[in-house]
Amino acid sequence: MSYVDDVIELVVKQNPSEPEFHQAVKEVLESLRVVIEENEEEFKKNALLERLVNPERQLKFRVPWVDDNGQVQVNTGYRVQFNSAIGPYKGGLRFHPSVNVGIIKFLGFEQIFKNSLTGLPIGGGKGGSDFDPKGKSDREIMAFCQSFMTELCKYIGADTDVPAGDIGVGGREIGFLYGQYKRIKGLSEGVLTGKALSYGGSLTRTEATGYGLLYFTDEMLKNNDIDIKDKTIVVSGAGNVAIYAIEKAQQLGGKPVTCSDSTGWIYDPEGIDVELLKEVKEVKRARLTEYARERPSAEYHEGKGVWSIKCDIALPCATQNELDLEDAKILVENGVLAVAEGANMPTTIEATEYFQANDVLFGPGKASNAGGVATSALEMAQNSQRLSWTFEEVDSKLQNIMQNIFHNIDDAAKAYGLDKNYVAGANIAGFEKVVDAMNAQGIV
Ligand SMILES: NC(=O)C1=CN([C@@H]2O[C@H](COP(=O)(O)OP(=O)(O)OC[C@H]3O[C@@H](n4cnc5c(N)ncnc54)[C@H](OP(=O)(O)O)[C@@H]3O)[C@@H](O)[C@H]2O)C=CC1
Ligand SMILES: O=C(O)CCC(=O)C(=O)O
Repeated sequence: MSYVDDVIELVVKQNPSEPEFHQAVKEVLESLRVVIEENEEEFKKNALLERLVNPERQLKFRVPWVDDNGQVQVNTGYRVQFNSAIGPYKGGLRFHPSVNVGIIKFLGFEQIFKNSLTGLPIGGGKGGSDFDPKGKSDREIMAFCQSFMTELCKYIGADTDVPAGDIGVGGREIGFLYGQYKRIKGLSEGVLTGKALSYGGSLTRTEATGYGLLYFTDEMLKNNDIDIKDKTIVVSGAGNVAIYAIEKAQQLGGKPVTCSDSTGWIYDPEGIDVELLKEVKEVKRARLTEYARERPSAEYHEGKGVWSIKCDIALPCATQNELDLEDAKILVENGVLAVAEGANMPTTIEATEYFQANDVLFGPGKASNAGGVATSALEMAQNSQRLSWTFEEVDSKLQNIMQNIFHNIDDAAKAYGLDKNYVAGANIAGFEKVVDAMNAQGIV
């Protein structure tokens, strides 16, 4: 067996019952074979891969809080500080009932390479809790966030670990978390990103992941002689990433016609009304049935189904493994030209391979959704300088970063004779910088 196979086997053995973590490691290491095999003995001697797949630190803690009926509730909190070779751990917090240590580890592992691809000095980490913010009052959300931060604040800081939002964690939650950090530590520092503008947030951070996804997609399409204008776009999700992906897609002349949430999905052949979607999801925190009630052209369907709509471009922006082989077959049959991931690992390995085998351009999340964390790093830079840059300044840096990411991964793929394999390109380009930093810092 090769070194790569040995390490994949080790990860499965040492991390039982963590299928998403196994999947993320397998996807990365499989495409690194070409790099590892060039210098296998050296990598092996330094146990480089064993160090890469083992988090530097993994925290698990109790989060007790009191609900509106006076009942004490207990959730579990996590922070996985995966790799700090390039800079302070950086990555979001996810609050969702499905959260467990394997999910946080897969997200933290992906984050290492994504953050490396941004070209900015940020290491990889991720955290969260099995707490479900849905249906909770603002007071309950605050009580949970304060308890979560009371423990987490011991392990984070502007130069050590800088969390941000992810599923279930938006501006409201970041505000409560930041307030509690400041209260305990007495520090007004850039310890979290995704803050509101009134206390150190960055313009464009709200839009960054969705806008960045479209800047990347547009660059990938242009480099393959495809114009995004008038293309039909199918989007899943109806949260932060999906909303701003839809908005930027429209600004670039594309036509997004779907969105989805955890109970159903919308097909709106006239094109999604993004202002209405913001009102329903960001302001009212309501279901998509509310969108359909207000919009005569929209159809609402229960369950899952956006991938059945004929389209040119597909943008999965909800959650992991939401696009499987069956979905990929339907998309290919319907003539899809490109898929770019807004979510983290939304496409299964089998579906990704099917797209690639059928010449569908495929932008992997660690490259295509890196705009969010890149803009978080820009927020950190502004916090350190005690400055606020304009929307145009941040947006133009974001656009540059996303275009550079596309060209770097394209070049990395070509260097190994894997032209247009952007999955391999992203893993290789992300890995090379991390390895360089790890080697320079000795055996740590
Ligand atoms: N926010 C960011 O900056 C970044 C986010 N990402 C990734 O993008 C994805 C979306 O995150 P974000 O938009 O921030 O999160 P949000 O919480 O804002 O939105 C998530 C959306 O996906 C839906 N969803 C969540 N879980 C499921 C599920 N199990 N089945 C079906 N639908 C589901 C939600 O439905 P409902 O409304 O019913 O809850 C919601 O519409 C995640 O994979 C995240 O890791 C990646 C890079 C950066
Ligand atoms: O902005 C950040 O630090 C978090 C972004 C994130 O969680 C992600 O890229 O998946």
